[in-house]
Amino acid sequence: MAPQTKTERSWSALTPPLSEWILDAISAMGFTKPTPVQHAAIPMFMGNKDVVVEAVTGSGKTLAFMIPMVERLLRLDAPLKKNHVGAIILTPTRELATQIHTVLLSLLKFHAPSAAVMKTDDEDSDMEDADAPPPPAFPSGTLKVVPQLLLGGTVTPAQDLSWFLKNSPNILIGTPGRLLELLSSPHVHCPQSSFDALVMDEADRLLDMGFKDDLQRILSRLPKQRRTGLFSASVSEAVDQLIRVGLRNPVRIAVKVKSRAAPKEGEEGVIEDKRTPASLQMSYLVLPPSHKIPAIKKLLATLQPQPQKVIMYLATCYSVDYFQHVLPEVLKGHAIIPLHGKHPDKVRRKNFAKFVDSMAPSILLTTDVAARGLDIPAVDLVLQTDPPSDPKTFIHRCGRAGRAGRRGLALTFLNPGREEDYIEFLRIRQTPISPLTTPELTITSIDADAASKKMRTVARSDRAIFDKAQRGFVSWVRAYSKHTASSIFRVADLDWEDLGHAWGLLRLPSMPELKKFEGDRTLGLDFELDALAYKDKVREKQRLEELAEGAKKKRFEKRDKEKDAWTLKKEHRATKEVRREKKEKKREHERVAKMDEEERKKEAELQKMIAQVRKKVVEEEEDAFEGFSD
Ligand SMILES: Nc1ncnc2c1ncn2[C@@H]1O[C@H](COP(=O)(O)OP(=O)(O)OP(=O)(O)O)[C@@H](O)[C@H]1O
Repeated sequence: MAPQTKTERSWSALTPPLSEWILDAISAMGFTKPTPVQHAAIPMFMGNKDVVVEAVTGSGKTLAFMIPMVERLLRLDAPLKKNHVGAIILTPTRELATQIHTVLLSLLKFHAPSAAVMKTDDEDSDMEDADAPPPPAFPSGTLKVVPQLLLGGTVTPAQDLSWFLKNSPNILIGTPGRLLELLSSPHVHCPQSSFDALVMDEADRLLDMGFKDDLQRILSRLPKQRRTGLFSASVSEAVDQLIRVGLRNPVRIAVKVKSRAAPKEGEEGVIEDKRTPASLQMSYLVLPPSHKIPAIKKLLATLQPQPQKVIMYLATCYSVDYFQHVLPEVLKGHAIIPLHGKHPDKVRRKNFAKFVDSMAPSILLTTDVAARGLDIPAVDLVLQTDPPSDPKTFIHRCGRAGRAGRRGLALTFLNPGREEDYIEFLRIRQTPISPLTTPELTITSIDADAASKKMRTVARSDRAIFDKAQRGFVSWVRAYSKHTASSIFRVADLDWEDLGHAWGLLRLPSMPELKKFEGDRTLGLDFELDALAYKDKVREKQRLEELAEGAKKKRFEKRDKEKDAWTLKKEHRATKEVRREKKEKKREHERVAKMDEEERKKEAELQKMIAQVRKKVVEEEEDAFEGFSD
């Protein structure tokens, strides 16, 4: 596509022209002109084109697919048949699906027939509005858009189906698992005559292995002749996978940012493509692990204006579970709000809403579950204590700040040494980051010790936090070992003792990765683990019982061991005795046998002698007889 200049962009100049009510809606939202991605993608997706759209985070991709989808459904000759679906929007997370659903509802408020359906649905679920005037009636056959949000964890699949059958929605928005459940019902129809478009938001994430099976099953339930739109800030990473989604000759739309690279000495900086928004400052700090949290503390205190909404990314859910307890001690002044994928759905929704609605300075302490798509305009700072395992995620994490032209800072921490190669690694991926120079942060070992001490004090106050620290640390090491850029992030290079201090650990956990570690596992602390109690009384009682039980068991084991030794000795003696007896018996037997032999010989000799004597006597007798007969 020919590059467009800013002055050429206007909503009314888009072709085909947008409906009046859409123009009213976007004007009411305060969007005076389309963003470059909207300008390029809306006409294409309104036509019969499949599109693959890559544009930086916060550049307005949601409306770029939503406006064409809605426009097309409202331009049909007649409404879809009951229980027929016209369009599907797939997203990788519940939060993102919810956000897209909210954007769609706010758009549809301007479309009277669709708004009337939404109103009726509201009244069904909230009887307090019984006095409100009834929504205007529209003649049957009026085209309208009825969306349904499908998320795991909120309502049951049966409830989803029941809502579907009652309201016959024509746009479904959801995460793959729950969407598949609904599509698997024989009552839900997506025939070629009805189904128009599939949009995959954060498409490269949806094409990851984790979603592969569900995605394949969803696609098998959709007609092959359809329009498909893939949207993401990093969709080009998944280009090899596009064939799997059955795109037909897609139009590729890439909206990049031109920026002047940092000039080398004596040179003028060259203009280069960037995959991150111009309004987002992408910076890094190289610090040893134990200096990172003190640096965050100083940064939050020094940055002007003070950051109000901060997102801090950690590698694992268990790390969040731990740091949510210790960070409030160190980063006073900001409320810490945890959010991760292992939270029950209720907690996940409550905490997310708490962060979005918070009027006080707050930090969303989270994992990559909140890396993509979330549009919280007030986020002005993103912190990454470590880069993400998957480099694709890097720009998405950073892109939670500096959205839609607002200023934002994304700061990434790197360990000294090999991790510094990550800077060049990112530059090659058109994601340049530069050292943070303002504000200038000087961190000393005194700051690091103070932070460790504060975290340890919290861990010493409750054994549950000690447990979380150990589990969190182990999970972090596992995540570190799984970095895609494995030549940069090597477990073998980690400074274990410094990491122990950085985490405020009371000791280094036993783990295979530490097998060859010859340093100080106690981290120089005088700490008696058995004396560390749970704050929770029931749990502590149980622990003490188990401890006593354990001691008893140990005693028994010792006694059994001693007993065993004695029994063994006895058995040994008995065996010896048996053997000795056997030997004696054998000897006796041989002796008797020998005796018998001698007896037999003697007997035989005797018999022989008797026979000889007898013969002699007979001979003598004969002689006598002869003499007598004469
Ligand atoms: N034409 C416009 N003019 C000004 N702001 C707009 C316009 N279109 C959308 N926005 C706003 O820009 C912000 C970012 O939009 P959106 O969430 O769609 O970005 P995105 O490109 O999908 O980002 P990500 O890649 O992070 O998902 C939103 O707050 C939205 O209201």
